[in-house]
Formats: sequence, structure tokens, C-alpha cells
Amino acid sequence: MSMLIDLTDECTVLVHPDMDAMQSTCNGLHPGNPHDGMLSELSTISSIVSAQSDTGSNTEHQQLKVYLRVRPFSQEELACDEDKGCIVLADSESVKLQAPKGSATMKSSEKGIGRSVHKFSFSQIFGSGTSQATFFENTIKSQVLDYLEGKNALIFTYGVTNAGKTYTIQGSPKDPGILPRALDVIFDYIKGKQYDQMDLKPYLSCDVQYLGPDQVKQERNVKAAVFSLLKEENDQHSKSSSSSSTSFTSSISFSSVSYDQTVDSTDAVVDKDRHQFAVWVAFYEIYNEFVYDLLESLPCVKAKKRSALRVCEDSVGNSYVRDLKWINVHSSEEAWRVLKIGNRNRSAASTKLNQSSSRSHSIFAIKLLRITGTEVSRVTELSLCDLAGSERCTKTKTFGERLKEAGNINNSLLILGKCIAALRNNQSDRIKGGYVPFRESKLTRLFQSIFCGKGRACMIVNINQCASTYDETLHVMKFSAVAKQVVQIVPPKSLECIAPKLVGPHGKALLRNGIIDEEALDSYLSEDELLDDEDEGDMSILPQEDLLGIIENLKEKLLAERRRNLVQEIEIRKEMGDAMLQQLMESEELQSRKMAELKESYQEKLENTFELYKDALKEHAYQCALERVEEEYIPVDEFIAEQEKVEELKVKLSEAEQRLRSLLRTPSAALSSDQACQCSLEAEDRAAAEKKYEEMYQAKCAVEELCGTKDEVITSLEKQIQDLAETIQEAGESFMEKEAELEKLQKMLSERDREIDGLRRDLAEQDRRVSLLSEEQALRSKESPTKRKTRKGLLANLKESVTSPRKGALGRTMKSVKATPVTLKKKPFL
Ligand SMILES: Nc1ncnc2c1ncn2[C@@H]1O[C@H](COP(=O)(O)OP(=O)(O)OP(=O)(O)O)[C@@H](O)[C@H]1O
Repeated sequence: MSMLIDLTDECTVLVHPDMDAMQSTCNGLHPGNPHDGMLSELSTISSIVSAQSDTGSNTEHQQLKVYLRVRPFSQEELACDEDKGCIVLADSESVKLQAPKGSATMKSSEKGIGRSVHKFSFSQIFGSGTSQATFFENTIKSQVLDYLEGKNALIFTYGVTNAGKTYTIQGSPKDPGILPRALDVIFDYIKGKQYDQMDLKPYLSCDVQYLGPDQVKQERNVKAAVFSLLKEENDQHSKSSSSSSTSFTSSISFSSVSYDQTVDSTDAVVDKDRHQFAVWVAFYEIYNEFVYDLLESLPCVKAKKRSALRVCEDSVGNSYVRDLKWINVHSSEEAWRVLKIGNRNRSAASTKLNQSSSRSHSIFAIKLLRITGTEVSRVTELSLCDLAGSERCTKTKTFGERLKEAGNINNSLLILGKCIAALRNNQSDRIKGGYVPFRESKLTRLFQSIFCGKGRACMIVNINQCASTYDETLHVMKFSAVAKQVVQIVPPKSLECIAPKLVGPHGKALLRNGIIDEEALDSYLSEDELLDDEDEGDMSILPQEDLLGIIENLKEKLLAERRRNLVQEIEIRKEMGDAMLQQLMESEELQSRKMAELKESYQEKLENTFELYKDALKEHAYQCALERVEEEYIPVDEFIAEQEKVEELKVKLSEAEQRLRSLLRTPSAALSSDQACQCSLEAEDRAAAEKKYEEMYQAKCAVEELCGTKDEVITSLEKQIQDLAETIQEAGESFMEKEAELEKLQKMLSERDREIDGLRRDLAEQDRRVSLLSEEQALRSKESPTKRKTRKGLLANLKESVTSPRKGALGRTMKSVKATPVTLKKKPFL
């Protein structure tokens, strides 16, 4: 009995409570074991896994269905001497894996790391004896029916190489797999309701394009061309040898496809009579992260690479393979032919690339168009994905190209695993909304919408029972156990079945089902065009030298690009720096100018205020002085009268003092009664006089004080008067001076006038003499007309007379005039 280790800490593993039952199942897997049939029995037990329906809303929360299918041992495997009991089916939902001796798992467990026994549960487990029909009935059929009712579906097989994935999907001619059976259900369902015209074709992700007559013709040609490939091959094949070993692709005879028609299409909901249906299929593969159309004829030249297709997204983010060939098929036989052609291309490409089988993920897609009247009311898609084997490169001893393939395969499966794990984790409230790396591989990117609720996914895990691949199988099981925990949230039908968009022959939107944001779509597509399709090509088939050359070329391009970017960046930075500096300088200049202006204005204001204060102070001081003068001003008469009063009082006071002194000198005893009486009177007088004196003294003091004050005022007034007198005197003196000066100047002026008069007189005399001389000359010229004298002017004559040695009166006069030059210039007023 195997030791059961506590596995509760491993999320992917469930512990079976009944160890004995497990033991018995374990035995049941051994060949020749009496319980052998039990596996088959177990595997046929149908189990409806917790499909819960949220009653509050129509949203369905359904666990991802994960089915396990165990492949029977092949003859060779049975013949070889290896452990046959490592896979034990406990019941229809759980399986136990017992590490065989020599496996890495066993070695680790012997070292105390990990366990040797693992148990996993599935939606349903199908043993090695399960027929294709049973498997289909219990797994995919319901999903195909849902698909016919409008639910998108994705079915993918996962497992190590040689585990039976392709067999499960495609099957053999005698025992077809889930795909032909699904096709059969579909065509049975749409029987008699087929839309024969080819003018409605799938477009982008889930839209439809209306084709014009020419395009329809073209589509027919494409279909014929694709089918002709198969015909050629069949012809060649039949010519070459009818006895050659039958390969899968060549042995399928569509007319002979026979399997249990267990599909009961009558249980499908039946408003279908009102509708017509069109089926379009495509077949493509993802190899080394490149998408290739398997219906595209392969290039004739060996070295020529296949052209890769691009994965794009439509305006709402649904991924689709651009330029993928969609073929309109009218029967399951036609669909089969398409599958066969794809298989042929796949295997041919494998041969060309020196590949082993299934190094790629192949996807057979079926689009069902439901046409109601003239409208396409629904487009649903069923994809069957045959994933590449998940073996590890170390195990399969892969190198070079195979290593790269394995890396890519493992990578895309790893991303698939990551997505599934992330989806599972997102279910917990704690980590809701976590990142799911759908975009990290083409595979997950293409099926993102399905995982996100736009359809239902289903996983078929294929395993063989070989001890040699135990470790890989364990890995697959762990992966699938995680997948099983993913709960798919499928929105209510009303939301899910949003009518597709219909576009015209040139992809232009037709307003059948609302407005299409064509611009956005166009811009998206044109953006896509920017990328070089050449980059997407599969370069792995080129020779190493060419690849190195390409790498070098790319490196150079990269370097040049980087350099260009760097230069551009530096230039931009410099420009920005300069601009900023300029801006800073300008703003600084502006600020300093503003500051200077501000300073100036403040200074001006301050000066104005200062001046105002100064003026106000002056005014105030002047006013104060005036007030004081006014207050202290006493008219002179009053002052003199007061002075006289004071003098009078002084006299009276001295008299009184004298009398008092004389009285004090006289003795009282010696006085007579009269005298005594007089004395008493005098004493009274004296007291009164003293009092009066006292009063007068006080008055005197007050007067003296007043006099002192008045004296001061008088002194200041006298001083002021003196100052004024001085000023007046000074002014008078200066006036006198000016007057004297004026007088002197007037005297000089009269003198000059006199001189001028004298000069005028002299001038008149000279004029008179000149006229006399002129007359004399005239007379002389009359007297001696022959004797001609050189005619001279008045000025020449004057000169002559002046310079003549015979000095006349004129010469002397001129001399005297010269000696006393006339100066009319007045002396300035001082
Ligand atoms: N359930 C089954 N019953 C009988 N034979 C099976 C079954 N499953 C697989 N086989 C056989 O096992 C072999 C390998 O199967 P298949 O080619 O489908 O494996 P695979 O997982 O697709 O491998 P690869 O990943 O390398 O393509 C085939 O010969 C197939 O006929």
C-alpha cells in the first residue's frame, strides 16, 4: 500500500479520504489486473461539476471544466519493462499519481523533498478504454449545443507529447475525435437552413462583412484553390502507391466518416426555423510565437519563409488574426477537407523545417453566422486548440532549433499557466483585479476574451501512463489542477449576444446594428500598418550566417537610431536650456527694471513727503512764534503805566519801612497815655501796614516776576527791533550806495552825451569841409580841363588829406578823435 502523504498544503492536490479505494483503483490500472475494466467504468461516470447559476442576475459562475483523458498503452509501451502503475484512477473525478522508481519526483521524495504520491481531481476523468463517442458525449457536446445557441467556446487539449491530444481532437478515420463530431452536430443542427450565398463573411473578431459579387466570386475561387491542394495530393498519393503505409492525413476518407450519430439535435432550442446559418472555418497555427495560416499554400522555394500573420484587436479590444483565410463550408465533409489540408501543410512545414510533430499550437476555428431575414443577428465562434507538447527540453534533450521551439512552447504554456493562475487568484476578494498577462503570448492574447467571460473554455488534459514521462505528466496535472479552480463568469445571454456589426465590401460600416466608429478603427488599422510585416516573418529557417548578418544589420540600425535619438535629445535639451536661460535673463532684466522704477517712485514719494513735512514744520513753527508774540505782546502805554505804578508802590513801601523802623526805636514805657493810645492806634496801623506791606510785597513780587517776564519780552522785542533796525540800516546803506552809484553813472552818461555831441559837431564840420573841397575841386577842373587829374573818390581824398605831410585841420581832428575813442558802453548797474 502506498504511503499517503499529507498534501493539503498543495492547492493543486486533493487528498482522497478513502485510502483503500485509492489502492484498489491503483491496482486497477495495472495491465492484466482483474480490475482493469474498472478504469473504463470509472471514466464513463458522468459528473456535472458545480455549475452554479446566480439566481439574482443571469450571470453564470461556472468552474472551468477540466477533463482528464488517459491514453491506453501502445504495444511498444506494453512491451517495454517499465512501471505501469504510476497513474491510478481513484474515481470518476480523482486520480492518484505514484512516482515510479528512477523518476525525478521519486528521487526528490527519497531525499525528503516533495512527495511521491499526488492526488488530483478533475471535472471528469476518462480512462484508457473510453471511446471517442463517449468522450465527446460527456464532455464537448453540451458545449457545442451551447455554441449553437450563441455561446462562444474554446476547447483546448493540454499534455505531454504523445499523450493523445491530436487523437482526441481529430481522431482516426474510424474513430473521429471531438472536432468532426462537433462539426457533425453543427451541420445536423443547421440542416436545411444553410445560407448558400457566400456574400456574408466573418470580419475582424466578431463582425460580418457584406461581399459584393466580385468578392463572392473571389471567395469561391479561394475555396476551390484550397480544395484543389488536397485533390492534387490525393491524386499524387493514389498514383504513388496504394499500398504505402497509411498516414493519418491521407487515410481520412470523408465519405467514410462514420461514427455514432449520438448527437440529438432536436434538444436544441428551436426558433432556428426562422434563421439561416452560414459556417466559415479557418485553420492556423502558432509556431515560435508566429501565427501561420495552415490553409495558405506553402512557398515552392524551400528557403522561402512562410508569411506570418498578425494578431490584431478590433475597436472593442477583441483579438483576431488578421488576413486569416476563412472558408465557407456547407458540410462537415468540406470542413474535414479543410482540416486535412491544414494538417498537410502543417506536416509539410514540419518536414521542411525538420520538425517533429506538434511543435506548434494549432487552432481550428468555426464561425457560425446566424442570419435572420437580411440581418446577421449573431456570430459565434468555436475554437479547438491542439496545444504543443509540454515536455521539458532537458528531458527531451533538445538543442538548437528544437531548444528554441521548446522554449517558445514552454513560454506560451507558461504564460497560459500564469493567466490561469492569475484568473484563479483574482477570484479571491483579497487580490481582485490583479494583472493577468494575456498579452504576453499570442496564444493567450487570442483567447483573452473567452477567459474574460465572452464564452466558455474547456480544457482536456491528455496523459499517457508511461513511467518515462511521469515527471512531465505530474507537471501537467499540477497545471490542470490550478485551471480547474478557475471560475468563469459568463454574462447573461442578453449581454453576450450583442449583434455583430456588418460592414460593406470595402470594410466600410453599414448602419445595420448601430453606428461604427469607423475612424477609430481605420486609425487603429493604419497604425498597425506602420509596423513592418517583414519583421514578423519566421527567420528561424534562414541559415546561421544570414541570421548573423541580419543581427549585425539590426545592431547597426539600432546604434544609428540610438545615436540619432541621443543627438536629438541633446539638441532638444540644449534648445530648452537656452530658451530657459533667455527667459530667465529676460525676466531678471524685467524684474530689475521694475525694481529701479519702484525705487525711484518711492524715493520721489519720500522726498515729496519730506518736503511736505518740512513745509508743515516751518509753518507750524512760524505759527507758534506768531502766537507767542501775540500772547506776549503788551502795548507800550500799558507797560509804562504799570512801571509807574510799581515805582509809586516802591516809594510807599520805603516810607512805610522808615516809619516802622522809627516806631520800633521808641520805648513803650516812656510813652504817655495819649501816646499809648496813639501807640495802640499806631500798632493797629502798623499791623494793617504790615499786612498791607505783606500784600504789597506779594504784589511787588508778582509785579517783579511780571516785570521780569515783560523785561524778557521787551529784550526780545528790542532785539527784534534792533535786528530790524540793523536790517533797515543795511538796506538803507545799500540803497545809498546804489543811489550814489546811480548818480555816478548818470554823471558818466551825461559826460558821454556831451562827448557825443562834440563828435557830432566835429562830424558836421568835416562834412562841411568835404563839401567845400568838392566844390573847390569842381572849380579847378573847370579851370584847367586839359589837365586831367586822376579821378579820386571822396574816401581817397580824405586819405590823402590825412596822410598828407601838410597836416590840415581835418588831420588833426581825426587824430584827436582817435585819441579819445567814443565808448558808449554803459557801466553795468551794480
Ligand atoms: N485514446 C486513445 N486510444 C487509442 N490510441 C490513442 C489514444 N490516444 C492517443 N492514441 C495514440 O497515441 C499516439 C499519440 O497520439 P497523438 O499524436 O494524438 O499525441 P499528441 O499528444 O498529439 O502528441 P504530439 O504533442 O507530439 O502531437 C497516436 O498514435 C494515437 O493514435
